Amino acid sequence: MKTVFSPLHARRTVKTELDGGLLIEPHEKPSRAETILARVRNQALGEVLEPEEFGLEPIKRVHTADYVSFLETCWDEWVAAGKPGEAIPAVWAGRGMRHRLPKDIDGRLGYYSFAAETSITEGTWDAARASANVALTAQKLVAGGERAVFALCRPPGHHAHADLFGGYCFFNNAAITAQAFRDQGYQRVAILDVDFHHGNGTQAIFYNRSDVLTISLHGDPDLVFPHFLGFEDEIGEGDGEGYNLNLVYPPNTPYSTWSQGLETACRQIEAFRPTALVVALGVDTFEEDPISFFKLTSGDYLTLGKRIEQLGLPTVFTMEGGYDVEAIGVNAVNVMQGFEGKE
Ligand SMILES: NCCCNCCCCCS
Ligand SMILES: [Mg+2]
Ligand SMILES: [Zn+2]
Repeated sequence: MKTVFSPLHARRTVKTELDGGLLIEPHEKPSRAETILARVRNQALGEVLEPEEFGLEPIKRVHTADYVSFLETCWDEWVAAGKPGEAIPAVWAGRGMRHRLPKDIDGRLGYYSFAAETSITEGTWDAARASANVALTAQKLVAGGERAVFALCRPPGHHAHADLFGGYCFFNNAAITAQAFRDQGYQRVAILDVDFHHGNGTQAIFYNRSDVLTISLHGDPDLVFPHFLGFEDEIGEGDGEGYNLNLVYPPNTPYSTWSQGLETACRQIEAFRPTALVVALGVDTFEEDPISFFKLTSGDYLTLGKRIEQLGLPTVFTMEGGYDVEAIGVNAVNVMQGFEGKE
């Protein structure tokens, strides 16, 4: 299987993540992508390609123009405002307040985000753009005939809404990939989000549409991020009613339970008769993940990959979460090797 990777991911090297009242070393760190790449090479998974440049148009098929412009300029605005640290949102429109765009950079950061753990610094823009190009290059290869391609994206994307960043995500790589398939005439596209966390951005982007089926298995939002979306009663609305599926699980869920949800998801995908599949691949479902609470083992990712292959669809995997850096390479590449038949 081919892998697409950009060294530009390393332009996103922030020093802070607001967590537990402290500014900690971010969980979403450069070594995540480097560890996965090393495993790809160690396992001779296949050719590793750098991305092509697709520009802003395919990104703007999913994200609003004003949000894209904000991401491009927000670091400069922050520096111009004389701020001493990294750009961190700290104020949002609470209940009864107005969702209007202020002029001040603190207000703009809050308007375009939904969470405070995702710091922005110089280079974040370049890394996010490269990550979208990685996904779009994988999509082009699959549209060109590859059965499946691994888009080794960093930063991740599944928490990003059309005009919101958060959860370490800026551009929704999986959504951008699905929209690219649609724009190239693929009638129906399914997105399967197996990351531990709800793919809130992906759900929101396609919530009113019946041409893209969005499914996510994840930890109970009553207990974990993103807290305010991802419940099982969210089934889509308007034309999209019935085209969103959330499967929610409690702490300590093992693969034997989680995989029952995977079967439900696969049945719905088969019923939808998609012509392409995007898998938002987070491996923070791993038993040792520092910020999650499922109990999947490394071997389970081989089984997961095999099950996904049985759907028989042209497939793009977009790398999402996974924060046990020691294990992330084995776990992510196990999915690809399982897809290719390794037991
Ligand atoms: N105490 C950890 C809080 C983490 N909040 C953001 C999680 C984003 C996961 C992206 S896959
Ligand atoms: Mg998920
Ligand atoms: Zn996650």
